[in-house]
Amino acid sequence: MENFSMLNRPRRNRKSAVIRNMVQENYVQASNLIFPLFIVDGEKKKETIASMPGIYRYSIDNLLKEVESCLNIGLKAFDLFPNIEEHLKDKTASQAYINGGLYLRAIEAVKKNFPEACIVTDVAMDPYSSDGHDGLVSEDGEILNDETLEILGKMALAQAHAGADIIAPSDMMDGRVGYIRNVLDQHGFSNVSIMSYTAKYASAFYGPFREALQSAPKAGDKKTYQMNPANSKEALIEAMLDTQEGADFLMVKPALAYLDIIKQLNEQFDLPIAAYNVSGEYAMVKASVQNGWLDEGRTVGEILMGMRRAGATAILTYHAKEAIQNKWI
Ligand SMILES: NCC(=O)CCC(=O)O
Ligand SMILES: [Mg+2]
Repeated sequence: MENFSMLNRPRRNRKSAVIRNMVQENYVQASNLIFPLFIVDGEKKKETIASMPGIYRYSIDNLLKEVESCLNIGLKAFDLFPNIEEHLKDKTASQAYINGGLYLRAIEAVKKNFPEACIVTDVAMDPYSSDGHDGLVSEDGEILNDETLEILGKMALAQAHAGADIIAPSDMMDGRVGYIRNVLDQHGFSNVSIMSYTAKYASAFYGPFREALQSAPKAGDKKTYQMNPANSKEALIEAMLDTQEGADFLMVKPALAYLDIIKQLNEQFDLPIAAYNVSGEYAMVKASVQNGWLDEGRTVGEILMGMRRAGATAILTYHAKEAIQNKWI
């Protein structure tokens, strides 16, 4: 071995913590994270969700306490989702935009008490729809695109009035980003941002979320509007359209099985990319941790880092609060 010389020894850059830190390329910071929060009507409620240990449905009074405790640890962006009582659901999702609706009251309460909080709001019909679909369902079961846009526009406008900072259409109807942008601009909300669910796949990983909101489709599936997990070219078309229609962020959802999509969109488009680390991804980690099979902190840190490395700027994740609290990032 005496005359053996190896020019390249990558291990030299791993030999001490100082050097490892010096060459570290990516970081996950609290400022990258958006924390989804579930809301339920009533008072003093903090309901557990069986498939999402550590995540709750809050009544507005408790929601405010939760937001405050997040703000105190530097978690400042929230995505709100409502659990609507079954008897209030209808074909046109009217609870989404009528005066005094649960969701609008929640947005107003958070913004009034914590103007510094950044509120992302969800635009899609499913939590309020008696059909459990993101769009309007025709008599023969078709999800109607253009008729839905009008409802989405009303939802977005009501949310902007209530104080939303970022409107996030999650419905996958064609043309909705441009439609919503136009409605917002016409009503003086040109500063309200749009985070488009650009590439939202028809995924099994949304199961626990549908339990949280009790919003599963009553009939059929979402394959005529959400994307086929086998495809990546469609994601590029969606991203091009959303960019042209005025989106401020392009989101990929789910995240873990779609890191290649995050990477492609980040390389080919100049808008910031958001990744949605969805409920099923959260549930997988929690179940393993409960069985003692995975180290939660290291696992969560590595998952979030993978999304950052792939190119996500913002990460919507149910792990957000615990990750900051426990210094997993
Ligand atoms: N529009 C938001 C979602 O569908 C979230 C899905 C999840 O967390 O599984
Ligand atoms: Mg689209």
